[in-house]
Amino acid sequence: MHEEKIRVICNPASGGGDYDPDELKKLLGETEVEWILTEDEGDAERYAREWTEGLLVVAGGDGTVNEAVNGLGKAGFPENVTLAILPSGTGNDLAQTLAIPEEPEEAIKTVRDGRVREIDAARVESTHLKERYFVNVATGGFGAEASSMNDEEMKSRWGKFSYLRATLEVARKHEPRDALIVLDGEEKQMRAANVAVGNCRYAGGGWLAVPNANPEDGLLDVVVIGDLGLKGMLGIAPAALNDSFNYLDAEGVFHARAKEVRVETSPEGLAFTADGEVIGDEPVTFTVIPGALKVIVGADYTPEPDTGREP
Ligand SMILES: Nc1ncnc2c1ncn2[C@@H]1O[C@H](COP(=O)(O)OP(=O)(O)OP(=O)(O)O)[C@@H](O)[C@H]1O
Repeated sequence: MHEEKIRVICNPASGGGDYDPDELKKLLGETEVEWILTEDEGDAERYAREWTEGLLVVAGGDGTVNEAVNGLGKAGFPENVTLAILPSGTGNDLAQTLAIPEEPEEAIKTVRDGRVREIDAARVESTHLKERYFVNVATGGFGAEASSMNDEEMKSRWGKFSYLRATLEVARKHEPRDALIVLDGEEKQMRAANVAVGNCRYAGGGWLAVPNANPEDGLLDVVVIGDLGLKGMLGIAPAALNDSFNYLDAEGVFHARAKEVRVETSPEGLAFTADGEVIGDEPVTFTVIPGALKVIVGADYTPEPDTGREP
């Protein structure tokens, strides 16, 4: 078992409150577990940033995990820190790629088993954002608008289906943009209804947005959904609910990999979110940081996607 210090950051608002501190301490078999409950936005980032050594367990949803990743990123991703996730949000998209079960006892077991991998992280930069990180997926376009629209009230009323509902609602009215996508310096001009930049594979509450992403390959995967129209959109819609439906080969869908991805759109910017959190609609650059984050993964984790399609 772990012989290191453990800090648990728990967001009671995202469901982390279901974890009983005493029970968790017992299950982790530790005498020294520091237990912190977040009270507001920014707490998880602050408590992660000051943690320079040992296991950092985050009990929360993707928003809380993203805050913790930003805290670690701003501290330079300390090499003696390992992140563990107890998924207790609505979407838990990152946990899905990392194969961490949602069931609390199973999730705690993965922490106890301690399979550590080094995954890539990504840095986001725009005129207003100087230092921002994500490890899962950034989306711009209808995916991001759907995430922003899907507020806490909708999440509590509709659960996981709130994401699908919001996506269909937004996709109906969304106007594609002219996009300049720059992949390691190479410019591509295209129409874009949605741009996903992924280190991991799931976004928007279980949608396989970036089917072929590999968190350990030192690259970001870019998937652009073009101006498909309603018929084209309906053609790729099964991907929202069915993991084995890989839509990268569909007409009007562009896929590439790069270390650095810049996105500029006109006449208006695409509103982007990273790990579900709003980052704005300015021209934006995403840069991979290979192997930056030590993270505990589940028993079924494989870095390569299993989608029945050649990478
Ligand atoms: N004690 C608290 N009470 C209310 N809100 C909090 C508290 N602590 C943190 N928060 C805020 O809760 C928000 C939601 O957290 P999180 O994203 O983890 O859960 P979720 O939205 O249910 O899950 P997901 O992002 O996976 O759908 C975060 O934006 C965070 O700032």
